[in-house]
Amino acid sequence: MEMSSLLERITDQIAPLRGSGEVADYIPALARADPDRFGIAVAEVDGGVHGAGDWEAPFSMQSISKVFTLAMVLAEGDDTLWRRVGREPSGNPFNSLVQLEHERGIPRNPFINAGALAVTDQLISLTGDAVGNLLEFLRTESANPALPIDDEVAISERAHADRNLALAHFMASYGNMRNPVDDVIDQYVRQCSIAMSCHDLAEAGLLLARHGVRRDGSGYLSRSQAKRINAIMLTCGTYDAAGEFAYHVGIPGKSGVGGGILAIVPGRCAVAVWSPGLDRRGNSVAGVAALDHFTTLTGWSVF
Ligand SMILES: NC(=O)CC[C@H](N)C(=O)O
Repeated sequence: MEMSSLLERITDQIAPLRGSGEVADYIPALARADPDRFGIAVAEVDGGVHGAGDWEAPFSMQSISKVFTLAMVLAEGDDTLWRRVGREPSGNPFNSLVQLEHERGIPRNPFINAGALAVTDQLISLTGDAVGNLLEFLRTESANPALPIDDEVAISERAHADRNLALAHFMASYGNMRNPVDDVIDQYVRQCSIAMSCHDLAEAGLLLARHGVRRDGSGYLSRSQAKRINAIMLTCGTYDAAGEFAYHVGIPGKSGVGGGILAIVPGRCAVAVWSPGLDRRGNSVAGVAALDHFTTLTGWSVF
């Protein structure tokens, strides 16, 4: 089946799920998203790009940004990150505090909030303007020089950041924070507020489908680094639902509470889906279902 028809078919298949789940409301600016919306885009390593539904509509990338900040730290050749962040699935909600005390301020992995805060902290130390560099990187890789930071979302999240402030201060109390907590939170909420469409995300995600090679053909990550990021996406990218996601979808994926999910078929393509209604683990209901259909219909999987 042609890719475009396949995506249209998936859009029809998930239609009954539009509007299911709950839109994230702990960040007030996200609560206004329309839960009926759905988009899907596929960017293939040979250059083909296809989409269906609202695939050109921008939304808040939220935790999908964690994939790219991790890539940027590793691309700097800085493996010291792994002294302060683990690589195991957490089995806990993305913003949980409890595990952090048991494990003495070392977050389980870079894709839960605590781990991502440590990554952002490290990126600030390495590059100064972490979010500025991230935005430039995403603009280049998505070939969309107009990608914006949605200031309304950033301000809204900053004003309701008590949980993330608590995580960052807690890590600081264990000596696992190098920059002032307020600076790290400022950068973190801005990175989460970058607005991208499924089209933009699939294009940017090609970095991982191409084993670390950038849009212009230059090497960014080694093959092994790209493999490792994909591995962490598979095991930790959908939080305490990562097992279910691997079981049903079978490819690496990273979700965000804006309702987006970026998934990678290494060597083939990057797939981005978006629908704002979330399940109780914070993953898009229609988005997960669409990826399940996608890997079923294509037969593509890492297994
Ligand atoms: N899972 C997410 O997308 C969480 C990101 C959100 N900005 C937060 O820190 O709570």
